[in-house]
Amino acid sequence: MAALRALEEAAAAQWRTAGGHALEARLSPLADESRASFVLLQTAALLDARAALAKASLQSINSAPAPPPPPRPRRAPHRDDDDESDGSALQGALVRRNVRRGKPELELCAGAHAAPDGSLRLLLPAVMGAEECEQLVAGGLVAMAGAFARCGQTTLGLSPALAHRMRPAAPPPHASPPHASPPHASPPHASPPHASPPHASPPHAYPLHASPLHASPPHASPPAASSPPAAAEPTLPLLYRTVERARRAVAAAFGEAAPTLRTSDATLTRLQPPAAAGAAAAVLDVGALRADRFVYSRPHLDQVSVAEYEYSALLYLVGHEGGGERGSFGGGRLLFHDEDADRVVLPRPGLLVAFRSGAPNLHSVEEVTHGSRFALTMWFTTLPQSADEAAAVDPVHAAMQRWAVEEAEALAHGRPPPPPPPPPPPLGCAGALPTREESILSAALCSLPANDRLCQALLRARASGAPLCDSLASGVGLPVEQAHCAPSCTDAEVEAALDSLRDEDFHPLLRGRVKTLRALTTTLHRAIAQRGGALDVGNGLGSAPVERVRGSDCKGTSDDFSLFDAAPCVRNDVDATDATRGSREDELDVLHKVERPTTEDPFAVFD
Ligand SMILES: O=C(O)CCC(=O)C(=O)O
Ligand SMILES: [Fe+2]
Repeated sequence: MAALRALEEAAAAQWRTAGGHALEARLSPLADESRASFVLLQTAALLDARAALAKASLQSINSAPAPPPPPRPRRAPHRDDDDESDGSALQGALVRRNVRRGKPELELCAGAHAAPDGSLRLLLPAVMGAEECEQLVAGGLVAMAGAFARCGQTTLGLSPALAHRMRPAAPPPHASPPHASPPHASPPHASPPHASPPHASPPHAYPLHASPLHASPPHASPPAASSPPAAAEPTLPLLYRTVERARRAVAAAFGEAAPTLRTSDATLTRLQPPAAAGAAAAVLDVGALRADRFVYSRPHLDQVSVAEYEYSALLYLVGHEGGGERGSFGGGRLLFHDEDADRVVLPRPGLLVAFRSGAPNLHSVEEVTHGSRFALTMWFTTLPQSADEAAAVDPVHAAMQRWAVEEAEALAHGRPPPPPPPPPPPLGCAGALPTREESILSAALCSLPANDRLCQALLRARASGAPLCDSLASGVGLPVEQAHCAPSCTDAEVEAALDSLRDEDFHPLLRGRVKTLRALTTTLHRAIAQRGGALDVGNGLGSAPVERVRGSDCKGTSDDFSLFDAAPCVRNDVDATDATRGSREDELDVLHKVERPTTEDPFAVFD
């Protein structure tokens, strides 16, 4: 199993950079679960990336010159995809008047404060307990595996697509089912009306999986059996419960009737130093790749972006380093840019900040200098939903929201709370880790705004049946084999794992991919050997070495077969029929585009 350790470590390093360090530093038991799920997903992404590279290499052997890499996208237009606010005269005037260097800074403490127009700015601590915040971070990290970032910001909208990302896979065969009645995940100090109810959750609903990468863990007892009870608490219902808790708190504080205050939008957001986004952070930063001008640190009014927003609320899940907590982040303070001073909020886990979304509250988030800042960002409105909007709400999302309201009502009236709704149907193949295509689609749906041009291009590709990986690659200006964020393992590490282990040694959910990759690699080696042989004859090089396939370093290679390019074109048709055995058809459709040989036996040419 030592050969798997390098793969595991590469993915675990991504998890740490993606924010896992905050959990590790607190020695949270959820860390193990979150890391294991993330590692499993990212290892699948690594195998997918290697397979994509092998396919590309096979294609380049079969069809002479490779297509030129897509042109880099043009610089983003002045008005960015997800930000209408630059056009606002009101916001512009406030920025000119209030955003300047050298202003005094006043730190806001917990409690009620007045905005310049007299409206409330609320800082309500301990709305969520520390363990609840940790669980949202642990689950968020898994949900963000393979999601897109934009200039250091990864945003997952509370949506069915997010629901799918919170249940990435079926549990491995050796894992124990979650406890039928999970004990409270809430800490004892959480205020009683907010405590998690002792409901029975359906087995395996929205799990974070305690899934090691390898099939037979070296330890005697399966990890799930020794996992602490908090790990069994499903994360998605907790997310909806948190939004509902915030909604009720905002309604109460601002004097709105709870039933008429509607959640307009809610997102789980991670902010990182812009430079951290990239392979190391397990994030494909489409904003950085497209040179978007939009950055999270710009001063803005929320209501300018979306007119129906009336109340903005932030619920912080990780603390600022000023709070002295381990695993905290630097920078990332919330600033209210008032005319006389900047009023500063230091995020703390469980702290709810709420304010009116309109004119007096020009605000920004400082750039995060280190670590990862996780928060729930919510906007509420009293404006009724239009009939069209109501009809378009996804039933999974609607059921979750209804359940969260019912649960809060039941707890408020001392009634037994209802169990959460069943998990949503799987996006792709039930029980499997998502394919690369599925992963791209769900990332588009939950981590990009609907008006983002990449999101629209991906949805168009899906509608027309075109490969999403091609659209993604051209959208961010990368060759297709580089448009991913799989862990960066060396060739030697991946080859060592493939060479020294049997399929059965891998986690059951990875075996199909391992088989595919082995078959592709074998086919590729044969093709290269064959091409090398032809060269020997064709160009008189005699013992010209046959270059071993470099495989992927996941950063892409210029051309694995450049050795052969100068040779007279001796065409060796290669099929990869081997590669299709034991794997899913849809993962391999690219192979069918490789020209097939005329002989019955695709490998006869090599024998
Ligand atoms: O995370 C924060 O503190 C503020 C975020 C924000 O201003 C926004 O998303 O509109
Ligand atoms: Fe904002």
